[in-house]
Amino acid sequence: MACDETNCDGQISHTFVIFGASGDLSRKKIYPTLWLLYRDDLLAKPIKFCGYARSKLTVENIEGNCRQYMKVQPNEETKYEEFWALNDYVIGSYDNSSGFELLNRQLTLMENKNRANRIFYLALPPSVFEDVTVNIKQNCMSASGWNRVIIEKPFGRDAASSQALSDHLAKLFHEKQIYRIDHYLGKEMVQNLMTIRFGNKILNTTWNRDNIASVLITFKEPFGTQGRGGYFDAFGIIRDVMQNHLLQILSLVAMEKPVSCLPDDIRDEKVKVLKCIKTLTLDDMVLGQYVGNPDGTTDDARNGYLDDPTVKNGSITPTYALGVLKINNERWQGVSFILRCGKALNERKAEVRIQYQDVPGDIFEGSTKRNELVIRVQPGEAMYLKVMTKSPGITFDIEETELDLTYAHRYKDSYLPDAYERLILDVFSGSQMHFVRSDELREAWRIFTPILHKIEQERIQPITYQYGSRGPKQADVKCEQNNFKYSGSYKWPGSKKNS
Ligand SMILES: NC(=O)C1=CN([C@@H]2O[C@H](COP(=O)(O)OP(=O)(O)OC[C@H]3O[C@@H](n4cnc5c(N)ncnc54)[C@H](OP(=O)(O)O)[C@@H]3O)[C@@H](O)[C@H]2O)C=CC1
Ligand SMILES: O=C1O[C@H](COP(=O)(O)O)[C@@H](O)[C@H](O)[C@H]1O
Repeated sequence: MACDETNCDGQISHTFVIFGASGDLSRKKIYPTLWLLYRDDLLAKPIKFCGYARSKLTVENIEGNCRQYMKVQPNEETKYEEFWALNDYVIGSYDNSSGFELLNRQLTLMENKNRANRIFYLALPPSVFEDVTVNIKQNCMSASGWNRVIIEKPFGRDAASSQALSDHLAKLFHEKQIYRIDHYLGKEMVQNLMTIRFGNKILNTTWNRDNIASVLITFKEPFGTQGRGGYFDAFGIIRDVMQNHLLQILSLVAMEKPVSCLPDDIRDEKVKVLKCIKTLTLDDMVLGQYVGNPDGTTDDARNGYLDDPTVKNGSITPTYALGVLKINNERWQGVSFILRCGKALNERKAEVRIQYQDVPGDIFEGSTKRNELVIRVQPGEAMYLKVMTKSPGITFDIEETELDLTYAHRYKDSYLPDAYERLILDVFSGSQMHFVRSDELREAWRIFTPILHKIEQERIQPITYQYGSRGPKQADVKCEQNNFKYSGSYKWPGSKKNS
C-alpha cells in the first residue's frame, strides 16, 4: 500500500535526494546543512543521501567541492567521514527517464529493500523543474513511505507562469508533499515575529493604525552581481527579494492572530492579509540600478551593473526597489508598509522598523521623537525599542534611548541554526508552517505582476545610484511622503554611524 502523509510512521529508513548535486546551492548550502544536521544527530535514522546531476562526478569529487563550506571541527573528522559514507551519486540528465530509472534502482539498493521515506530537493534552475518533477513522479516515488519535494524559488516569473507551475505540480503531488522554500522564513527573527506580536500584550494592543505611523522592511546587500548577473538580469530585485522574502515578512507583521499555531491556521491568515493589498502602481515605487564607484577599492565596486558582461546591454533591470503597499482592512487602513531592497549598497542589513506615531499633546516643546521598534534579522539578531527618557542627572532634558535585546549579549551560549537547517528539519518532521502555500504565492504574484509587466513593456528606466551608497535619494523622499520620519538624532554607543 502506498503511504500518504499520515500512515507511515514507525521504523522506516529515510533517503534524501539532491538534484543538481554538482551546483552552487548544493555545494554552499544543501550538503553543508545536511552535514550539520547529521553531526548534531537531528536527522531521522537510518538515513542515506544521494546526489543526482549530469556532471561526471563521484562522491569524493562532491565532497571536495563542498569542503570549504563544511564546518568541521578537528574532533569531528570521524563523524564527517561517516556522513560521506552514507552518500551516493548518480549521473543522469533531467529530461530523460533513463537516468531516473537508474536513480530509483540505486535508491532501492541504498534502502536495502526496507520501507523508506524519500525527500527530493530540487537545487536546480526553474527551466528543468517540470521535467524533473514528472520524472520523479513516474520513476522515483517510494511506494512504502512518504515522498516530499522541496522546491527553490523562483516559483515562476509572474502570475501566469507561477500558476502554470502550481497547476503542473498539483497534477503530480498533493500540496502536503510540496515544500516551497523561502529561506527568509527560516531565519531566527522572522520566526520570532509571531511571538513578538502575539506573546506580548504591550505590543499587540498597539499594533494597529491608531498607534503605528509606518512600517519599513529593508533588505540591503553590500555587493553587486560580481560577474554573475545572467540569472539576476532575467529576474531583477523585485522578483529576487521583494515579492518573496520581504512580502513574507510583511504578511507575518500584518496578519491577524491565527486561531492556533498550526501551519495552515497561520498560512490562512497570511493569505487573508495579502488579499487586502492592492496591486502596486508606478507611483508607489522607486526603482534603481547601480553604477560603478570610480573610487571603489575592488573591481566589483568600480563596475556598474551594466559593466557586468553577463548582463544584457542597456538592461533596465532594477537592482534596487522601494514599494509602498497599503493594506485595506480595519487594522491597517492608511498605514504605509514600505518594502525596500537593493544590491551594491552601503551595508548588509535586513530589518523591520515599526515606527509609532508622534506623541499627541506633546509637553516637551517638540523634543520627543517617535518610538520605533526595530527587529533586526541580520546581521546580529536583535530587537530594540527606541524610547524617550529623562537625561540622567540634574536636568529635565529628555533624550532617546533604547530597550535593547541583542541576542549576542542576552543569549551568549545559544546556537542559532542557519535558515536551511531549520527548514530542512521541518521537511523531515512534516511541518509546512515555514513554507509557502500555493494560494499565498498566487496572492503575492497578483500584487506584483502588473507593475512588473509595466516596467518591462514600457522599459521604465531605473534611477542610477552609486555602488556602496544608500540607494537613490528619491527613496528617502518616498519614505518621508509615506509617514516614515528619519530624525537623524538617535545615538547608539559604539556605532560608527553615530559616533
Ligand atoms: N542591539 C543593537 O545592536 C542595537 C544597535 N543599534 C545600532 O545603532 C545604529 C543606529 O540605530 P538605527 O536604528 O539605525 O537608528 P537611526 O535612527 O540612525 O536610523 C534609522 C533609519 O534611518 C535610515 N537612514 C539613515 N540615514 C538616513 C537619511 N539620511 N534619510 C533617511 N533615512 C536614513 C537608516 O538606514 P538606511 O535607510 O540606510 O537603511 C535606518 O533605516 C545602527 O547601526 C543600529 O544597528 C541601535 C540599537 C540597538
Ligand atoms: O534569495 C536570495 O537571497 C540572497 C540573500 O540571502 P541572505 O540569507 O544572505 O540574506 C540574495 O543574495 C539573493 O540574490 C536572493 O536570490
